[in-house]
Amino acid sequence: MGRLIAVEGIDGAGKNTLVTGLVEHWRAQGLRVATFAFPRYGRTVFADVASEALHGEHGDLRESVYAMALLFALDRSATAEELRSAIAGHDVVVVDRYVASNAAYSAARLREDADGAVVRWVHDLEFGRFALPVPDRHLLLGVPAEVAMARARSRASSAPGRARDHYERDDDLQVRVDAVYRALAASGWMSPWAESVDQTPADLADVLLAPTTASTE
Ligand SMILES: Nc1ncnc2c1ncn2[C@@H]1O[C@H](COP(=O)(O)OP(=O)(O)OP(=O)(O)O)[C@@H](O)[C@H]1O
Ligand SMILES: Cc1cn([C@H]2C[C@H](O)[C@@H](COP(=O)(O)O)O2)c(=O)[nH]c1=O
Repeated sequence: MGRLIAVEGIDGAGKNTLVTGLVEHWRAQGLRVATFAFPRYGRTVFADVASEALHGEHGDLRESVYAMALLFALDRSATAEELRSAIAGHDVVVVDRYVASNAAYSAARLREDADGAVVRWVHDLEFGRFALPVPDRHLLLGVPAEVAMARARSRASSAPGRARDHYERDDDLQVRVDAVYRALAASGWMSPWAESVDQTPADLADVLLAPTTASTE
């Protein structure tokens, strides 16, 4: 049974870059590693509709915090069997964004705290009703919000087709999401959280696989 590790952080924080490095590092050590990135664009209709809404389609869909969160949750629910089977067949499964993304963005959009109603709703929906696997560890990429936002802006200007979406263009939202993430990490939401600002994959690889005493809330 492998370990499930969720990498979290605001837009442009460097999650994808770090996950790529971690996977390379662990594979070089001979570990069996699987990786998933949520939303699963091009793989589930829920992810694609959410992306389209964040780029201006589907009327006022994106205005509803709960509707957007439900799409992201359904994207994961549609992937649950694949995820469970990956955990059973690998030493490590790394997810680039997971349920905590829904908790952090939804709470920030509603200006709620990490212990507010929408975080409880996300928890009950995704870990309760949808029975998604609970991560053994979370890693928060805690680079300063201004740094992450500058990276997202620069990526958008250099990569055609990677225009910033509605959330990425909202600097105030990004700062609030960052604050909710830090509160989720401080409370050990669902499992122990590690925080990284500028550690390399090699620095983090052992920390993330160290034994933990998981909590459930
Ligand atoms: N440590 C770093 N130093 C400088 N630039 C970085 C670093 N890590 C990532 N970047 C750059 O910042 C941009 C965002 O990185 P990345 O795509 O990994 O972030 P992300 O957190 O996965 O973003 P998103 O959630 O918005 O998809 C990319 O252009 C990437 O090359
Ligand atoms: C998985 C997930 C994502 N979000 C938000 C976070 C981002 O701003 C967008 C799109 O994700 P990407 O990493 O930039 O491609 O959606 C969310 O609110 N809830 C989620 O579960």
